[in-house]
Amino acid sequence: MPTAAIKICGISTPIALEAAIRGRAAFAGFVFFPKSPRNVTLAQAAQLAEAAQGRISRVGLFVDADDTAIAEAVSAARLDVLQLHGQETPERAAQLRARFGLQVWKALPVASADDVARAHAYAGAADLLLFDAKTPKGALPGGMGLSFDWRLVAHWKGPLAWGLAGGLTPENVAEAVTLTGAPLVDTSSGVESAPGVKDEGRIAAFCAAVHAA
Ligand SMILES: O=C(O)c1ccccc1NCC(=O)[C@H](O)[C@H](O)COP(=O)(O)O
Repeated sequence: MPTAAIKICGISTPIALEAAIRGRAAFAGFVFFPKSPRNVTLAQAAQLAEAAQGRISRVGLFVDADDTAIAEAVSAARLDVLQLHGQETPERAAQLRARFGLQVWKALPVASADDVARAHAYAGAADLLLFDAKTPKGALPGGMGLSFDWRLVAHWKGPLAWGLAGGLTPENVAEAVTLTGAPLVDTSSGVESAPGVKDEGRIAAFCAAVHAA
């Protein structure tokens, strides 16, 4: 089985970015959502994008954002991928893909098999589905360190590419990859020492665990 690609989400400092690159992560996620403890300003994103250039792909994370906000982030952070983490419909995903000419990833909150079945609606509209844990009402829609029953997506064979997120840590990611065969794994709070504070050592340990799985 090929090694899963790694995305480290919620990067907001050059130190965390360098740790992700050293760990051979393929994707650095920048959160553009003011309610998140990982939110980056356009100026911060521009600085990180400059440092990342040619070394790691940049994913911008949005929650029901409007086109103007997305356009500003695309330009500041030279984004490669738009990750939609709100209530975006397949039509909205397709619209953004056409407008910006970038890959679009849709996060899908999962708590049951019915949630996984919703993935099919995004065929032809998004490029990748990120199965993530459903979070409680009123909480942030991601980055909460919650996981779901991985058996629901084990060896998922669907009409588009997919990745696994939600509560992944250096301690459990090898088991998650082995059980699900996920082609991509995404972590945020699992590699932090406090909400929004990335830990270099935990980023290194997470990446090493994925490469060894
Ligand atoms: O990270 C956030 O603060 C965030 C806020 C709002 C929507 C999504 C958010 N993060 C999404 C991610 O890509 C996370 O990597 C994913 O939900 C997994 O998070 P975690 O369980 O903390 O690893």
